[in-house]
Amino acid sequence: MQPDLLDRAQTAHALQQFRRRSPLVHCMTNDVVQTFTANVLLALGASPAMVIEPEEAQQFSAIADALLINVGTLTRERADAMRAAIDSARAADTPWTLDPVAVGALTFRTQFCQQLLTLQPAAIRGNASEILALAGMSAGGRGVDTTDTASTALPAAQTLARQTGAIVAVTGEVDYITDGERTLMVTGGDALMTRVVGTGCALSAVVAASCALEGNRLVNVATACAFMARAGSLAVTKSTGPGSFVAEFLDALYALNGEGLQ
Ligand SMILES: Nc1ncnc2c1ncn2[C@@H]1O[C@H](COP(=O)(O)OP(=O)(O)O)[C@@H](O)[C@H]1O
Ligand SMILES: Cc1ncsc1CCOP(=O)(O)O
Ligand SMILES: [Mg+2]
Repeated sequence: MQPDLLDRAQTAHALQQFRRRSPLVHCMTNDVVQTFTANVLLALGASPAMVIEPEEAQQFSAIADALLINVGTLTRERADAMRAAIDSARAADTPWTLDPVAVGALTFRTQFCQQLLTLQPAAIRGNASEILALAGMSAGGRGVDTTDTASTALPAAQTLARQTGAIVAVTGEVDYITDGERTLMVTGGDALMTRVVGTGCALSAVVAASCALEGNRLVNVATACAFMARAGSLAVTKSTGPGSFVAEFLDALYALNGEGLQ
């Protein structure tokens, strides 16, 4: 079935809700993208907090509105803290989101993410190679980068969504967001987004935040993708390379209105 585009009224409503609700997002993410992730959430009006000590992580995930688990720089100790945070989030009915960074070639993180799939993630967001690998359909990409296109990974995303009950977002030149039955498509963004570290990881944090909103989760996750794509499209027209892109991108997120969020 052909993917649908997002409805303009729904995305405008989700943006409004995002700012009004200002989700408190517990980010357990990698060492590379901490500040960028926090800045992206803040620019959109959400409230990030990076809590990683095992005991505190367990405590905080029950207080936060949403939890992000990103395995980009996973260690054994972090894996234990992440499991504790997920258990506590689930007990508190807090939605949690998985970013399976570089899953496939690396055994420890691949096994860890496979185990997490049984713990009812609300959403999973990855690039094409990560989603293919997580679904057991390929051996992963090139480190943290994809070697596949998002459209190639769409069947894997749909299978994963049906198996886990999560909304799965597979991103790239076009983003596809699926619950296994219905699929939404988000266009826009720019290839320059792959020349700046952390756009995918930060998007996963925004996806996590969107899971705390009321309404249809498939639409809310797709709207999160649309925020990033739209800001990317706007920022690239004002920037001359990766450095100025980052500043323009944060400004564009901050100034987003309902326009162009498809
Ligand atoms: N070629 C591209 N054209 C437009 N947008 C892109 C392109 N590649 C990635 N993006 C955007 O960059 C963001 C990060 O996605 P992606 O690169 O797939 O994740 P990751 O950084 O985890 O590999 C998403 O908003 C996605 O839509
Ligand atoms: C470079 C790198 N290495 C481990 S995690 C990470 C960041 C990946 O960020 P993104 O998935 O958003 O490109
Ligand atoms: Mg990534």
